Amino acid sequence: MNKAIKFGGSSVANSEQFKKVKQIVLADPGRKYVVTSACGKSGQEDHKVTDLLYLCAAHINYGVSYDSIFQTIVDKYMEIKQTLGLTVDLAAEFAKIRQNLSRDFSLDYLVSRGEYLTGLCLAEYLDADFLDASRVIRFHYDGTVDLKKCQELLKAQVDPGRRVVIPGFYGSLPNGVIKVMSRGGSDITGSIVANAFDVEVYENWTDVSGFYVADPRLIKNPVQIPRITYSELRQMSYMGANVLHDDAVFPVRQKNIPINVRNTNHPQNPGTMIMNDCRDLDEQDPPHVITGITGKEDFTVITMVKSHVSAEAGFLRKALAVFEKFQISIESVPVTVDTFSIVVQSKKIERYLYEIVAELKKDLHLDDIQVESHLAMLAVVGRAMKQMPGMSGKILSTLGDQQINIRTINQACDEQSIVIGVDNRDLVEAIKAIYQQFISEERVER
Ligand SMILES: Nc1ncnc2c1ncn2[C@@H]1O[C@H](COP(=O)(O)OP(=O)(O)O)[C@@H](O)[C@H]1O
Ligand SMILES: N[C@@H](CC(=O)OP(=O)(O)O)C(=O)O
Repeated sequence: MNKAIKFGGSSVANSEQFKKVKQIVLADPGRKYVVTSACGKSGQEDHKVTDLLYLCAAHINYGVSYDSIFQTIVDKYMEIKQTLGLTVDLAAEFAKIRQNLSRDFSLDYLVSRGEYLTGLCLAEYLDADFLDASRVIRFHYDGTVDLKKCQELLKAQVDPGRRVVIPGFYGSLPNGVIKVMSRGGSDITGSIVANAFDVEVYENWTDVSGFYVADPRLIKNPVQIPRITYSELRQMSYMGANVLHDDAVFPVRQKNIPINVRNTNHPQNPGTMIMNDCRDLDEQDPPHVITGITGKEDFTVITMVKSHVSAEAGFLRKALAVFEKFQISIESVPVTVDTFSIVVQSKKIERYLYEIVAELKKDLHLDDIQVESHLAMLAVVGRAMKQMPGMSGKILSTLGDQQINIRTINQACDEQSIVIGVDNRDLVEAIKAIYQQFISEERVER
């Protein structure tokens, strides 16, 4: 059975990583549809090619020379070409990029070149066909993926008898203009390719052995999660577990294709399986009550105070209309009898905050309005939590024991996640406290 297989930037950071990729790909003839990110960081001091390309763009915009940054990128690819003995004409490719930039500068074109160049090198190294993503990954003009068109183009342009390498992260608009996805978007490209070819599994290779209960940069040697549902994954990725882009779920979910997150540096580790329904496997091997603990900083809460607000029909609609007018999406809406809060990402609201507060005051005849910034949202996710009465109480008292002030609480009716607002400065301590209480101690007891 065939597989779609995506390598993240960490997996193609240099020639040594390319060698590991080749071993992985050749170990299984089913690994036919290969998607690659741009070269990532080789070490702490190194930089991702995509970051360097964005930096070049900033220099161009300010009219400052970008030569030295561009040269760093050239050197990275030349190291790969020379060490692996490739013949791809990179000098010509770099000359073309420079020429295009001098004629008509397009940010999306420039930052997509990392994936394009990595794809060219990897295709030659794997003796595979190279298929430029601009020919097969199609967006609507509103920026959303045109999945039907991608299926059609991919099926028409991939030779079924050959292995193919497709660069991730970018595609094109109907008029052919290159467009990139949001950061981390190669995961979405891999998922689109998996969907188009109805593969058995979508393997996503990175530098960790799957999803861990918490970010390994915060918790030393966190427990690895053997399996997780699509919906848990969405919540964890959206709330900061950036192993996989949160939108990568949709194309594979449509065809019920599992995602297997694997470690390029430890290919023998089975990684994490992400699937629609884990119930059968959970019966044989019950999961931890908590699947994952994650969090994101920099939210703003706007709290509107008005007596009997919860009894006033239409209040919510009027408040939300103000946010809609400014095109601000909302994260959550905690309500009490006399207050009503709206949580949004600070970066989305900062430009319009004063206008929004003024309009809310005017339209809703409030008793008071309070704005709190610098809030972090901590998400505790777990499909097994609903079988555990009192979980939210235990989580809150764990935070209380650590003197962590709780600013908002939100629990969806499916009881799969509890989202708690804390001060930005308390986020890491909060994650550590919950991990210690529910994972480290549970592990000792098991
Ligand atoms: N819960 C988590 N489990 C595993 N990794 C996590 C988690 N939260 C954050 N990460 C981070 O995600 C990183 C992998 O994603 P990313 O840097 O995008 O890799 P790639 O370049 O391979 O696409 C890991 O190195 C890790 O630091
Ligand atoms: N290179 C792009 C797209 C991507 O998906 O990268 P990675 O797989 O390394 O997260 C970025 O840095 O955003």
